[in-house]
Amino acid sequence: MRFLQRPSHDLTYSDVFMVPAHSTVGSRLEVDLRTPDGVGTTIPIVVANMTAISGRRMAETVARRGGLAVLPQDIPVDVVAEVVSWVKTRHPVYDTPITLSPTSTVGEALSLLTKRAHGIVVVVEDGSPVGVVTDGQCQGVDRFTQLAEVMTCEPLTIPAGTDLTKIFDVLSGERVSAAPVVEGDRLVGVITRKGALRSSLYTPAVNAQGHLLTSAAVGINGDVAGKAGALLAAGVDVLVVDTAHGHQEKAIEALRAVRSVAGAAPVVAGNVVTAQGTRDLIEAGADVVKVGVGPGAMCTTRMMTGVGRPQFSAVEECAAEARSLGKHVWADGGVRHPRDIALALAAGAANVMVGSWFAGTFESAGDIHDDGGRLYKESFGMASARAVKARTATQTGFERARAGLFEEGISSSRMYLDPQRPGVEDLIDQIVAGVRSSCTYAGARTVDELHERAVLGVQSSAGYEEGRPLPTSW
Ligand SMILES: NC(=O)C1=CN([C@@H]2O[C@H](COP(=O)(O)OP(=O)(O)OC[C@H]3O[C@@H](n4cnc5c(N)ncnc54)[C@H](OP(=O)(O)O)[C@@H]3O)[C@@H](O)[C@H]2O)C=CC1
Ligand SMILES: Nc1nc2c(ncn2[C@@H]2O[C@H](COP(=O)(O)O)[C@@H](O)[C@H]2O)c(=O)[nH]1
Ligand SMILES: [K+]
Repeated sequence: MRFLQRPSHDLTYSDVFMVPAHSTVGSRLEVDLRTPDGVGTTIPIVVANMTAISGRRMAETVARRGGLAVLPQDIPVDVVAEVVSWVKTRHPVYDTPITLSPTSTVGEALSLLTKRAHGIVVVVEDGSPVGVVTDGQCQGVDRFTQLAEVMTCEPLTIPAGTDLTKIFDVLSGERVSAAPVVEGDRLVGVITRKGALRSSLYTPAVNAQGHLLTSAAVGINGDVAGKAGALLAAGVDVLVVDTAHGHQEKAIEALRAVRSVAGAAPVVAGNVVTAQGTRDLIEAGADVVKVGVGPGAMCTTRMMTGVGRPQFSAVEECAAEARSLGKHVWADGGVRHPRDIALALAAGAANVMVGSWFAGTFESAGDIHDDGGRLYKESFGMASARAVKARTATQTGFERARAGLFEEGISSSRMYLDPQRPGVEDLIDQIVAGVRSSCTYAGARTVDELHERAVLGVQSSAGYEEGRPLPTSW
């Protein structure tokens, strides 16, 4: 990566732009977004370990498209173990169906339909699909109506293993957006028209056993090695040592403890924003260093403390240091547009963490709310009083209240679902399309080549503004 003219001050993603360069990459489909960090992701997207965002549905859905979700440190180990074993039994191509029985009610169907983006409830009897219910069929009837009365009986089903193009054509021909997938007459999943397209574009992130990849975070307090060992025993593939100030002795000790039990599992640790912090974490055993202090959407650290660093420059400096030591960084926080991910990769990141942007999706962990027809989910920062209260649940009331005074995050925010892109896969499609395109503009076929070839400039706020689309005339 090089600058047209290197500036003397630190930069955010919005401060920079990429210049097109001569390219021999003839198609965006020639670009391979497999990440160079060795964790096994096939697209450079990691879901941040935030309680309101990263749970089982997020983990399943994102890994199926090649990314990774990190389960938060606040989730008890036995719950993480249950989630991980569940994710590992998910199908790498077909969605997990929402199932109810013919005597279940419309009210139950409506409460479950927004848990997934594919828009159908499969009505099953003895493991076989006997009907399909959509949101439309649940409207205008009493919420206690049984599904047998509203469902489409003998629905179209797709035999498992059917060619993706054929699935797309059959669903298009029948004018349905989703259908149950069966092995014999047994339900094994759901496929949508978009799902068939996506499975031809994405490669699932899987471990050596072919199971969807999982990750979980540990904090730096308590029996860190014990917790890390329990997570590995539960099948977690990637461990993340997570704390606000990663460049402190306590975090380094915790990282050493995790490294000592991690074996071949990749260990990610952070957060830092300097070359020295990166070096110290790598020397303590990190395979990947997480970079970012203060850019997060839920984060008040910079306003509270004045501490942090504009994220583009933080990533650039830390990535250069990590790469010089044969390791990598993840850019963590502050991503609001596909361009930010492309720029983080150009700066040298091997993977990019996204939190709040994914909060407003069907798959995030929170419950859905309706604000006069606009759907939203609640999100909160992991250093907010709300999160601190949950994390310190085993302490005395006095200790918990005192810890709550040290909040550095927002306790409640509304993340609206984009009606055009309500599912996390819709956002992934947008990101991957943008990043593949960035690569061809730079003449790059891989994530590493994007970093090598990118030429960047610094823009004024007017320059940034010029790049924004105009939804109405001026
Ligand atoms: N990337 C970012 O910019 C930030 C991310 N976060 C996220 O919030 C979550 C909670 O992290 P964290 O607050 O580290 O909590 P943790 O509970 O994981 O532990 C932090 C430990 O470090 C000590 N500590 C020392 N200095 C600091 C400091 N300046 N800020 C925070 N702790 C400090 C704390 O002691 P004591 O409490 O006694 O001081 C505590 O023992 C994590 O998920 C983290 O990633 C939080 C802030 C910034
Ligand atoms: N200072 C704080 N940082 C936080 C908090 N909760 C999460 N985070 C960090 O943000 C990123 C995600 O960034 P986003 O812009 O995509 O939302 C996450 O990975 C953490 O590093 C918090 O309460 N305070
Ligand atoms: K912020």
